[in-house]
Amino acid sequence: MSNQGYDEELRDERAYIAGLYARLDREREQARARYRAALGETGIALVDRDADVRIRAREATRLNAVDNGLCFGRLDTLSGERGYIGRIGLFDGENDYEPLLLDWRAPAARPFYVATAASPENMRRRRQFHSVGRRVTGFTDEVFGRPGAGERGDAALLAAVTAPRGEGMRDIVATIQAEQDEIIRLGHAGVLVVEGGPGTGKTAVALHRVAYLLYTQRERMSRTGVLVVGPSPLFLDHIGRVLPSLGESDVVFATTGDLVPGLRVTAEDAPEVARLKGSSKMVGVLAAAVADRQRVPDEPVPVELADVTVDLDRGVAAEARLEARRSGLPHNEARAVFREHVVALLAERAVAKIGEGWLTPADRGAWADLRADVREELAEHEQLDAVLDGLWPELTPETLLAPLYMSPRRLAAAGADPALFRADGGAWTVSDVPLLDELVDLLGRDDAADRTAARRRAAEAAEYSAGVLDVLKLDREEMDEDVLLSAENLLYAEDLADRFGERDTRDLAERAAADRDWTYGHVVVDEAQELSEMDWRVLVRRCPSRSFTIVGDLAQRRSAAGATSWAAMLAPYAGDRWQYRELTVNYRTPAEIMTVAGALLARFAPDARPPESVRASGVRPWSRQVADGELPDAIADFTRDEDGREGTAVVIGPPGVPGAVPPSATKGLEFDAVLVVEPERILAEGPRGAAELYVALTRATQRLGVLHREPLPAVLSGLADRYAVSRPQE
Ligand SMILES: Nc1ncnc2c1ncn2[C@@H]1O[C@H](COP(=O)(O)OP(=O)(O)OP(=O)(O)O)[C@@H](O)[C@H]1O
Repeated sequence: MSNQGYDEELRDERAYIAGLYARLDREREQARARYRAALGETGIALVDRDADVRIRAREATRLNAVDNGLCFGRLDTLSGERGYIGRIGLFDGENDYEPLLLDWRAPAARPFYVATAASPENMRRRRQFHSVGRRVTGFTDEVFGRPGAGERGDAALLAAVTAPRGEGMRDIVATIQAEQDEIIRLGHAGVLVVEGGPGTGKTAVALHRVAYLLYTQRERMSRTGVLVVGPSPLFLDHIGRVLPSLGESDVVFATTGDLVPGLRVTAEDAPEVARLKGSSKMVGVLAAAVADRQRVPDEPVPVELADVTVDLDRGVAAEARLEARRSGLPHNEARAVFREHVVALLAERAVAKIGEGWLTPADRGAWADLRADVREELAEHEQLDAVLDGLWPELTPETLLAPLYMSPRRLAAAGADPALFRADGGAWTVSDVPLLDELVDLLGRDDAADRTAARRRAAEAAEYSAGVLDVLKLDREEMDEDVLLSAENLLYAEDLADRFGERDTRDLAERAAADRDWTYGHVVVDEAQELSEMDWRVLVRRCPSRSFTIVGDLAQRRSAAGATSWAAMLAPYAGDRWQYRELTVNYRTPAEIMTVAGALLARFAPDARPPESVRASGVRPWSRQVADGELPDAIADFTRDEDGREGTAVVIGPPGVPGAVPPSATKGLEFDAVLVVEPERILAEGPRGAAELYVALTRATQRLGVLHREPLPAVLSGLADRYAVSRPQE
């Protein structure tokens, strides 16, 4: 295309895309009007109006989130038709069937991602727009079937992967690659495992798959929602903004530690303890620990009735316990069976004693009356109640697990490893969460749990009401003063709290996150290699339909309780009915850095293949040896250097290094510049030290430096000496 031809086309494209923005603005205006109307609505139940307000607010947010690069591509078919591809679909106002812009998830948009010279899918040309905000700055074309064409014209991809990273992850809708697109749109409804080395876009692909499922299965997903599980709050924050920008909000983000609502994790387990707690052997331990709380008395306990005293002895308790266990009910529900049998057995003893001497077997009616009287007396017997509470106590997961940890005797009785002992039973760790969740099912409901739930609901109701008022305040600038006033008058907090009890109008994500018994339509598990057998049991309970997208990399595993094989981890739930896909191209780490990380990988995981970097940066990663006292200054040098550059930076090091975060805290994250401090100590820290160092080295999108005090570990010999290379990008 000549320059002049290009300029003309660019003008035309700008005009078309300006038309799209005009259409978007009209839709926004309409959405805002609907929102205002919903706020001011009268004559319908307030509760319906709340729901309406929420839907309208969401609609407005969705339209706001697509402003940057609304339209990023164009596809021309062989027969000359054009389709513009964008973050959402837009239709001609007059004619609803005439798409002005195709949603990237629509089937018709698929060739945009997968057409290649070898398989052009009836396409003649793919055009990619480059834009800054609303301004189209240029475009690149690939024309299929032309000699010499063939590779994807990946100017857009290279620009995207080279750009400095800002806060949080961005969507990749404009540059999804064919191997990624295949996974995003995969029709498989069951368990899908996506494995790939660092930076291969596993997280990006999983999130785009969620957006795709929400688009194609809107009805089902908007009833059930999607759960996204990630390794840390920092990570969830990093990825949290990707989905809204894709236009979705029926999604709950959680770490495995968040999966029991209301529980706070305050402590950390040693790796060995985490391994023990993560093993599915704990299911047996917990069942035994519950059984251990179902006791028989050591000595007979006398139970005084009005006319006679009977003994609750081992025999009575053991028989009642057997019956209660045989009922197959969870502990708290089986308690009623236990009680019933104790009462029946004691009543027989009492009746026999009382009737002895003056009633004969023929006095049937008198026996029956006596039995009824005694049973009634036993049923309301406070002393018996107290004894039964001791023998078969009502338990919550917390009141079972905390005393178990604190008692070597109880641990031994449950067949648990003595290493599980801890002095503060209630100092919960993330590895306790799946155990507590398991116990909810083993123990069943009890009054105390119901009371706690009621209290929680009341607290949530108040919080929810306050939240609605906050939303109103936030939107103040956008609202007419009179509308705002009437809305505030109508939506005062107590009123909202009252109505909350009648009908729940919270967002799906809010309701789901607060409800331990919620079942999701789909679950995404990121960094899935870290999850233990016990964690998987929780997740399967949350998604009985077993619709999972699982992404991870066994080589990056840190947790001693994590997966060493997907097949072994998934066998109990999916047998061999799960699909596996691999991603092989690294979009994050430049080739120079990946070479160094790859050498390390070859040492600790010789069977794993390092991903291939999509680009080289021309900057060699460096190392520098520092004397003991020099470390803080050397770190400060790096930070100062990076402060002057665009993008993000991090210092990663073992505990105790000032200003450094441990490798585990950077899981799944990325930074433009990474300084790894004392790799020799990271390597030496535990059996997974090499995997931790591998994670640390592969966080960089542009620059990597390493500071060491001991001699540089041989496996990092690919690094250039800091002073032998020019300072990066100088
Ligand atoms: N098709 C693409 N176009 C543009 N950028 C991409 C593409 N695929 C991935 N990326 C970018 O590559 C980086 C790495 O992606 P992501 O974090 O999803 O990788 P990952 O496989 O989850 O990595 P890790 O295993 O290290 O956590 C991100 O910045 C992501 O936006």
